[in-house]
Amino acid sequence: MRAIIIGVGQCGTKIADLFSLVDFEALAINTSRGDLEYLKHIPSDRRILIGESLTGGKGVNANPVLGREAMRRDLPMVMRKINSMVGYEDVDIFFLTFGFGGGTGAGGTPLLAEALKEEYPDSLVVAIGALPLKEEGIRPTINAAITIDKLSKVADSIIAIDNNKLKEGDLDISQAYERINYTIVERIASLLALIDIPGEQTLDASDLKFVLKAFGSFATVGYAKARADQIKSLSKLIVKSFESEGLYLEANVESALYGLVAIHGPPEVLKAKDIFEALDELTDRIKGKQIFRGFYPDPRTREVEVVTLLSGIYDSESIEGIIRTAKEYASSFMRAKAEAESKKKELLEGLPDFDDIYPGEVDG
Ligand SMILES: Nc1nc2c(ncn2[C@@H]2O[C@H](COP(=O)(O)OP(=O)(O)OP(=O)(O)O)[C@@H](O)[C@H]2O)c(=O)[nH]1
Repeated sequence: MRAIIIGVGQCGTKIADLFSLVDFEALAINTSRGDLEYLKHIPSDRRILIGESLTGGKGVNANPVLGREAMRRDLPMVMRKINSMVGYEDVDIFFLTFGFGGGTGAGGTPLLAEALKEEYPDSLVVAIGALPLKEEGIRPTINAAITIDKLSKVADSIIAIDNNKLKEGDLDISQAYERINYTIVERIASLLALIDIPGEQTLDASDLKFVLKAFGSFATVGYAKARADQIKSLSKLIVKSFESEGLYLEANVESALYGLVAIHGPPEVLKAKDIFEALDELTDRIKGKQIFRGFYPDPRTREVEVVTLLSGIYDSESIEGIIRTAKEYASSFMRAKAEAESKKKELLEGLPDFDDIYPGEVDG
């Protein structure tokens, strides 16, 4: 199983940097030179500054039109770098990480996704994006809504992480982001680590690709972990991984088409009866009824870890809230703009030109 992580913009490159820390192949793309320099783990030859002729390396200040133009101008350079990373070995999935609410990630990611689909038709392109906090105001919400629309037409799945669900009471915003980023990487990395490795019932790259090839709909990754000696019911732990506190998106699990569940833990705890009970419950609950599963008994561990991937989701309160707000705002903004234009016209109509008031002041 080969995955390449490509971070776009500040949020995206910070997440890609953490993937690099845990040994994934990662690339960072940004319009801000400073933000690229700030990364710790991605080697410098895998950091690409785009749109320098447009912004002078200073970022695009949450303007996705500039973010898109920066990516458009430097797409040939970006694709050359990706080609050199890919080499002769196939890539199963390109994961694109970014923040939905900014300018570079929101504007540039859909263009990059399109270029990757064209160049690597057998690889999946999966977007992993952070949804803006409600407090951030209207611009990030609009950026997110439009980017969701664009990506839904080109990506295979969109794993949306709702920042609102992950804010922890007394953390400041940068600590909260750090925690969110860490959690995203922990979940995806745990899932990918269990693909193609030996186990009781294993998951391979084609299972994961099947689940994620879901016509640009939404996917979410649930997770639950506990010390083996503290588990009273394994099936409850499994179910918890796909309940609302286990998922990072306000989503209706029932609307999912596919599911994938990977369970890793000491052999004496992974009892078939408990596992099948939980998987039956999940199969009953999701619309598509297709669940892939992998069990990985491991005598070296004292912890049980469950990662759940649900895909083909269309019913999500987090996403609907963003789309609804963006649409309401767009229509009230268009109305206000038309009103301002007509008021301006009405106000200024009938004014003479200078020559009407000061005739003959300038000779012939
Ligand atoms: N989860 C998470 N979200 C983040 C992080 N940093 C920013 N965000 C969110 O992402 C959005 C901003 O995206 P950024 O990545 O900062 O912006 P950008 O794509 O670099 O674009 P510009 O800054 O406009 O050039 C906001 O909605 C933030 O809430 C982060 O480290 N983690």
